[in-house]
This record gives sequence, C-alpha cells and structure tokens, in this order.
Amino acid sequence: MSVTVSWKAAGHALVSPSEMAKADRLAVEGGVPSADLMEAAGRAVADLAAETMSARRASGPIVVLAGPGNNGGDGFVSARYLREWGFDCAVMPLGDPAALKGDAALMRDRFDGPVIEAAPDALADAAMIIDALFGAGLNKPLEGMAAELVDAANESRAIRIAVDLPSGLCGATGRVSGSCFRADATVTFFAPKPGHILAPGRFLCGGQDHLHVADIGIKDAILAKTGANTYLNDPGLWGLDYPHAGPTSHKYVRGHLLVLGGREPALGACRLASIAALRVGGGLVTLAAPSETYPIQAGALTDVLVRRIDSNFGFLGILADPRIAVTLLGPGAGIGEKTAELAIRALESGRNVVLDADALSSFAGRLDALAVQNKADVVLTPHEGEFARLFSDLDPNEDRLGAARKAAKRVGGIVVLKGVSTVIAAPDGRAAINANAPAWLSVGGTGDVLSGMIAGLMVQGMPAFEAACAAVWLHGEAAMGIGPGMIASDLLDAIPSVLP
Ligand SMILES: NC(=O)C1=CN([C@@H]2O[C@H](COP(=O)(O)OP(=O)(O)OC[C@H]3O[C@@H](n4cnc5c(N)ncnc54)[C@H](O)[C@@H]3O)[C@@H](O)[C@H]2O)[C@@H](O)CC1
Ligand SMILES: Nc1ncnc2c1ncn2[C@@H]1O[C@H](COP(=O)(O)OP(=O)(O)O)[C@@H](O)[C@H]1O
Ligand SMILES: [K+]
Repeated sequence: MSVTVSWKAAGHALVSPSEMAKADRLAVEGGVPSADLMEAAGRAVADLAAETMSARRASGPIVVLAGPGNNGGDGFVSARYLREWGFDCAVMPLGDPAALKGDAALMRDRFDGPVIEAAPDALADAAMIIDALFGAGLNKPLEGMAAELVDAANESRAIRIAVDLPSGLCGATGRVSGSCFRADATVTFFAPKPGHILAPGRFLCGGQDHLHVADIGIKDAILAKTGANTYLNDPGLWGLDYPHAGPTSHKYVRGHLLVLGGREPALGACRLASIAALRVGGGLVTLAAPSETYPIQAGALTDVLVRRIDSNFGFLGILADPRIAVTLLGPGAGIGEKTAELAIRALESGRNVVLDADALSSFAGRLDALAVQNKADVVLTPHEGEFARLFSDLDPNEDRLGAARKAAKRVGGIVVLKGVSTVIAAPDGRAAINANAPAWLSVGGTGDVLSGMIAGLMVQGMPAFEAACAAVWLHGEAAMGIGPGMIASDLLDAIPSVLP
C-alpha cells in the first residue's frame, strides 16, 4: 500500500475547485488519461481507509456512499481495492448507478462487489463509512436522501472518511448550508482547497492532522499554470523575508516605529501594540501620548520612548522625523475626525502605515477618504465588525476569502481580516489563510498585540504582505504555547519563544 502525504508536507499552495478543474484538464491534455487520475484518487482513498481500519483495530462492514458524479467514481474505485484487500465493502449509490457517465461509469463497471440500495438505516452497523457523494461539483445544499444519508452517517459510530471534501462543504469558501458529512479524515488530491482550511470546513475535515493530500499523477509544474495564488499561512510562505538580526544590526537599522497613543478607556491598547513591535525585533518605538495620558504611559513603559502631544500638530511634528519608517494608528485611539485626520496625514507622508481598531472605525461609511495617494504600504487589520463598517457590501460569511481579496484591491493595501480563520489579502490578488490560531485568542487586547507585531516586522523592512502573514502566524503560535486562560499581555512574553 502506498502512503498518502500529509498536508503539512505538501507545500502551502491551495487550489480552488475551479483551479483544480483546470489542473485536471491540463494534466489530461498533457497525456495523462482521466481514468488514471480517478484510479489514483480512489486508490489513495482505499489506502487511507485500510490504514485507518488497521490503526483503529476496527473490523466490520465498510459502506461507500457514491454520488452521481466523479466523486462517486472515486468511491467505486476505493471499494474495488478494499474488496481486493479482503475488506467487507459495499457501495451504496445515491440514485440510479446506471446514470453514471464517463470515468465514473467505467469505474462502476469495473466494480463487481455488492451494490446496495440507499437507506440511512443500513448505515447503523457500518464500521466505516466513506463519503463519495459530492466533492468539487457541489452546487446546492444537500437535501432529500443525500441529506438523510449524511445525517445518519454523522449519527453512526462508524469511522468516517471523506473523499476530496466532506459532502455539503464548499471547497472554495469552507461554508456549509444544511447538512454536511463530519469526517474523521479527508483525502484530497493534488493540493488542499481553501475550504479545507477555512472554518468551519477545517473542523469538518477531521482537523489539520487528518487532511491527506494524495499525489494522483498531476505534475507539480501544472500548479503555476492554474493561476492559484492562495496559500496556507506557514513559515514557508514568509520565512525567506523574515528580518533576522545580524552582526551589522543596530537599533536604527532595525527601524523606528511611531505609535499613536490611546485615550480612555483603552489606555493599555497602545502599550500592548508598542511592546509587541519591540518583541518582534523593531529597533525603536515612540509612543505619542496625548498630554492627559502622558504621565500614565510614561510611568507604565520602560522600553518604549514616550512623547507628549498636545494636539494633532504634536503628532505631525514627531512624524516629520525621517527615521520614522512606519506609523501605527488605532489601538485605543478613539473614533472620530481627529484620528481620521492623523491617519490621512500619515498616509500622505509616504510612511508605511498600519491602521487598526479605532483608526478603521473612524472611516466607517467613507472608505474613499482613505484612498489617498500613498506610495508606501498600508495594512488594515479589521475584525469582522470593523470590516462590515468599512466594506458593507462585502459579506465574509458568504465568502471570507473573496471578501478580503476584494477589500484589498479596493483600498490598494493589505487587508488582514481577523477571526477564527484570519485571511491576509494583498491588492495583487495573493491571499493567505491562517489555521494555527486557538479560540482562546478571543479576548480583549490580542488584536492590539497583532497590529504591533505587523508594524514591528514592517519597520525592519519586511514586505507588508509577508510581515502581516508572519505576524498572524507567530501570534497564533504564541497563543498555542500559552493555552486557555491566556490574556493579551501573556502573548508579549511568549513572542520570543516562537520567533524563527
Ligand atoms: N478534477 C480532478 O482532477 C479530479 C477529480 N476527481 C473527483 O471528481 C470530483 C468532482 O466531480 P464532479 O465534477 O463530477 O462533481 P461531484 O461528483 O462533486 O458532483 C456531481 C454532480 O452532482 C450534482 N450536485 C451537486 N450538488 C448537489 C446536491 N447538493 N444535491 C444533488 N446533486 C448535486 C451536480 O450536478 C454535480 O455535477 C472531485 O471532487 C474528485 O472527487 C478525481 O476523480 C480525481 C481527479
Ligand atoms: N475564535 C477564534 N479563534 C482564533 N482566533 C481568534 C478567535 N477569535 C478572535 N481571534 C483572534 O483574536 C484577535 C482579536 O482581535 P480584536 O478583535 O481586534 O481584539 P482587540 O481589539 O480586543 O485587540 C485576532 O487576532 C483574531 O484573529
Ligand atoms: K465527498
């Protein structure tokens, strides 16, 4: 038996179902018979099924649910191998198997084992259920017998394996409407799809350690020809751009960041961001504190330079220092005209700018005010609420990846759409999906730490998209290492342990 490749070893490009269809077409045009692709796909499913039966010491019947398209064809192939290897395996087709076409019909004809009538009750005794109902071709919510079979499978005690995608899950968006197969493990082909990584899809595939990517004979060189520009966020994506300190480093080489100070009640937010920027290697951080908060900030901070500002002019005076390469505005800054004005001036100054929290909300409903001529990079880090205030016509709940991409194009900057599946999108179309963030990050102040980390990497010269991806990944990794009960300031202390 061949062993399927775990997704972590399979590189970090993700292909959408339509890019996958293109890869399939190019492989066939390049001389690979399409039936060979299906044969390899079904074989990989059988490999994982057999390995799982043995690893779990399971015995008993295996039922393959086979849908009306090529996903069903993969199912027939897997059933043939499993019977050849001595397993008690039957195929339960959805609808009339005589209606199968093309390669799927060929694989139906090659299968000479039992074909049983679709009946949810018949799944109760299965030791394993293989879901080959729908994959990339899913185009509407499951209903009728398909939904009943999936619901019965989810309720059964059987081990559940999904072919390509759990049926009901959209491969492009990770969305589910209606029933969806809940897999213990999933085998996909050639490359993972965004839907395997974006929540809730990630959890329905069995989790990241249970997503297997099988080589089915499509050459790696085809990947570039599909136009795929979506990535799993991991160090392979940004490691080469990571700014390591070297013998010639000094604090000015490592960059000087200016952070706009906060107001009541979120006085600590700008401190979290400032310290986070230093923790990722920023050389110097100046916090511009409004005069009424100056004594508090100066008293609370040891490593950050604190300067008093009496008005917007004071901030602009500090910004005039040519050594300041990046400005971060937003954490605790207060929503309103003053903050918006400073953000615009920072953008106009040609500095790289990170806009977070209140600096984003200050542009609610008037995004056009942000569209200033800025030759440098701008990074926006909205959570879903802030995203909705800025981009009311884009719905991340429909298509998180697409919404972040459109937003990035619209503002001409990097958009970091935060949440359980943070998406980092660039105006040139690149996008990364993050998958290492634990749920205990959902506590006040963690977003401030993240924007500080992004600014702290950018100030060292790391390109904006890579800096945002690196910060999001390191932020997740640091949180993972702390565990439940974490608060935002714990992250600051944990950052050094996860730096590359
Ligand atoms: N693209 C490739 O390179 C390869 C694809 N393969 C398999 O082919 C699959 C895609 O095959 P298809 O394009 O035939 O699509 P599917 O087998 O996913 O779906 C088949 C048909 O079901 C219908 N359908 C969709 N959603 C439905 C719903 N909710 N209720 C009822 N009917 C519904 C649609 O008309 C669709 O065309 C992949 O997921 C994968 O398993 C493999 O054979 C290997 C190679
Ligand atoms: N359920 C979750 N799973 C993983 N990460 C989460 C979850 N909820 C929130 N986060 C992360 O926590 C951070 C919260 O940021 P934000 O909402 O801006 O908080 P704050 O403004 O209080 O700092 C973001 O990095 C976000 O991606
Ligand atoms: K499936």
